[in-house]
Amino acid sequence: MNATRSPPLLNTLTPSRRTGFNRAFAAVYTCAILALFYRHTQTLISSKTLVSFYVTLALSVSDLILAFMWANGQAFRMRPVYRKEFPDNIEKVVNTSDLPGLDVFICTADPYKEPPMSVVNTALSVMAYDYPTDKISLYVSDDGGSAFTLFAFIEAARFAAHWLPYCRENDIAKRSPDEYFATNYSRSSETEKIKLMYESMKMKVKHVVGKGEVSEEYITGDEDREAFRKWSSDGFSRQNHPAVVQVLLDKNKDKDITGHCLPNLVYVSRQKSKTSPHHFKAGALNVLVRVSAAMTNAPVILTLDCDMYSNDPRTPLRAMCYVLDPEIQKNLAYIQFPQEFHGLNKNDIYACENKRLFKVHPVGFDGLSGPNYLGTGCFIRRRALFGDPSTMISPETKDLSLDFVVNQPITAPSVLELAHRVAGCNYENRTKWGSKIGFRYGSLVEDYYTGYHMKCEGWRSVFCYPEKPAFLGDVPFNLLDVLGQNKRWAIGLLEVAFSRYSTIAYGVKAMGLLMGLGYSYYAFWPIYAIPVTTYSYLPQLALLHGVSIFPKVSEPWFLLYMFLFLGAYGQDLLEFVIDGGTIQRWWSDQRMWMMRGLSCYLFGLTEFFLNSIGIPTEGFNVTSKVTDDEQSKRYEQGLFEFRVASPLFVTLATAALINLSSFILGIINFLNGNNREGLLMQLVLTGLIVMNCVPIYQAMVLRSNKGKMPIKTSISGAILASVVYVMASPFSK
Ligand SMILES: O=c1ccn([C@@H]2O[C@H](COP(=O)(O)OP(=O)(O)O[C@H]3O[C@H](CO)[C@@H](O)[C@H](O)[C@H]3O)[C@@H](O)[C@H]2O)c(=O)[nH]1
Ligand SMILES: [Mn+2]
Repeated sequence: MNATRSPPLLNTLTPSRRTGFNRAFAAVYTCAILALFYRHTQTLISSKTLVSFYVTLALSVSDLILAFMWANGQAFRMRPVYRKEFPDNIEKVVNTSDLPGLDVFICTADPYKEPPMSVVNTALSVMAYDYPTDKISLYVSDDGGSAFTLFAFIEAARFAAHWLPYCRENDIAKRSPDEYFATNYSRSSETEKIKLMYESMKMKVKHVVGKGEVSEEYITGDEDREAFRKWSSDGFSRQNHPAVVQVLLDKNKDKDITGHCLPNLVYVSRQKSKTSPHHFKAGALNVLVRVSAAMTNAPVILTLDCDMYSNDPRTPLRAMCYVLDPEIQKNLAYIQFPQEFHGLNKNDIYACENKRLFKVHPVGFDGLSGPNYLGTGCFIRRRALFGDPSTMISPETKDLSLDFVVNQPITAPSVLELAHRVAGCNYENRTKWGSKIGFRYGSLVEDYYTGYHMKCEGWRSVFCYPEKPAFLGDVPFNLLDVLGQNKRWAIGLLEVAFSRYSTIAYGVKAMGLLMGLGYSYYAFWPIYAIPVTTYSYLPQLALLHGVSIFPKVSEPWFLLYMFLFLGAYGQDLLEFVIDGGTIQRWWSDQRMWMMRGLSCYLFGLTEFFLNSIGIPTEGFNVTSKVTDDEQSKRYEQGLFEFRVASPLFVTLATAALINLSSFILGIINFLNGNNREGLLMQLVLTGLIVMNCVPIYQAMVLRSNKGKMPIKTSISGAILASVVYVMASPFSK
């Protein structure tokens, strides 16, 4: 008998059962697309009037874009895979003391949009990981340069001495205090005590933020006083201040109340000056890469946004199931967890779950060379930040290099001196940071861009999608924030699409066809604006004038259109539901796709082109994580929030009005029996868009609460709609 013992299993990989169907369907659908273009060409050649020529041309361009995006999207369908990991087996593979060190990076950028207490909650949830405490170091990057955030963390460091042993001893599942105290926790005198402690810390922080300064009475030690003195120096502002690196917990010195060690906790606010570029989050992360190299230099880094707390204390062990797997290890750059969210309303009206982006597509990518980097919830091997798998690029100084062993305490003067130096705003001048090493500069979606470069260098990644969410994050709670966030993404993605590293040329060459297509799907995402806008105006304007632009119901081409339409939407719905989505949420998702196409993608495209001819635009606009009670109530009720007068809403109002008038007139004509067969498809399409626009009509006229659309916006929308109508007058000829 063959008696070789197989090593304990750390992870498995199973191809999805949908693969065969996906491939067959793609083949059929391709034929249908070809047939469509055959028809377009024919119509174009035989068009008798200028109007019909332009209409066909516009439809052809739109369909070409849709077909291009469809082809890109097939990359995710060719080889989806599901992984499973077995964290219980980790102990059989390594001794706990041999587990790799973990440096956790948490980014925050604005104490008003990202309240310090919620950043603290994220930090505490990670500090309490079920992972050897002496292996965890937390680095908090504060781009807001805020004394409040530092103050909150000084308090949190104290609270951690109680919270960590409490979680350990009671085996608490939710280790973010806010989340824990919001559940039905078991009440005991110990719990009440710790809750009181937590509440009093919260009050203190609230007080300080409310007062607008950290006053003397709140400062306890000389060390803290020294730190806060920096803020009172001349000209200290968010955009202009020296580097602040403050060690709040040192694992070699600080103990919790049971005498167990505490993880390192370091507050970092990099130097800022108005004259040097700071590269937003990527710049902040690179500072943390260097500061942590100087202090602990752990081989594995976890990047987290301040709005994503840990929901499962065993997450690092899961990640280690891949880090420690000799089969995968060599080319493995990172292990990405999905972005999942708490507090979504029932139907997720703003489609913030982004199911495709954060779950379905990474599963698809994983069967190729791995998911994209999603910016948060990602365990990155430090090595992957320094050149491709075979040639390591060393940083400019030896004491930041990968093999540098830090043998001094993190509070040693020389270590602190180095940490301050590498957090300086001119440190990166004439170095490879941001271009060849670290997180990459040049795109507002630094996560996408960095992951993309790693893939081009030959690294691979793994998607870890456990049943219980590993991290839970905040979503924007109002439409303007959602559209603003998507506009930032749109601009960032276009920056990649039209750079010399374009996914479609450079990417395909470096990563192979399917990976290149998958990345192109995102790089070119915002151009969905063109077909969405065309299909939301053209058929409707034609319908208003009684002009038919789609095949008649009795023509065979009608069936082709039906197949293309129902096939695409049907497959999309199927994937959404298989991943656990509801039909209502899918409906919201397609509606938001349309709304984004009509507003933020369009604006993103415009801003990007303005930008590229030298007209500056706004940069990284941090999404607000705060909401008032009234607004949350409306969100809970599933009401769209329009409230502010924004140009992003004007285009939505315009499209909504055009569709409504076209639909009403279309119905009247239909009932009168005018050209029923020829106009039916236009009528149905318009009807569907009108259904999607119901929240807009409600916000314009039916609602009385604060979330309704400002009169100014509605009127602008109406004026624009009239202009569009007049421009479409050639249809009547
Ligand atoms: O100059 C900046 C700007 C932002 N951030 C941080 O970046 C994170 C993400 O910002 P957020 O406003 O929450 O943006 P989202 O759109 O929610 O973030 C998504 O998109 C970003 C890229 O646009 C990625 O960086 C994120 O990981 C990804 O979750 C937050 O922790 C911020 O504090 C900084 O540290 N410095
Ligand atoms: Mn966020």
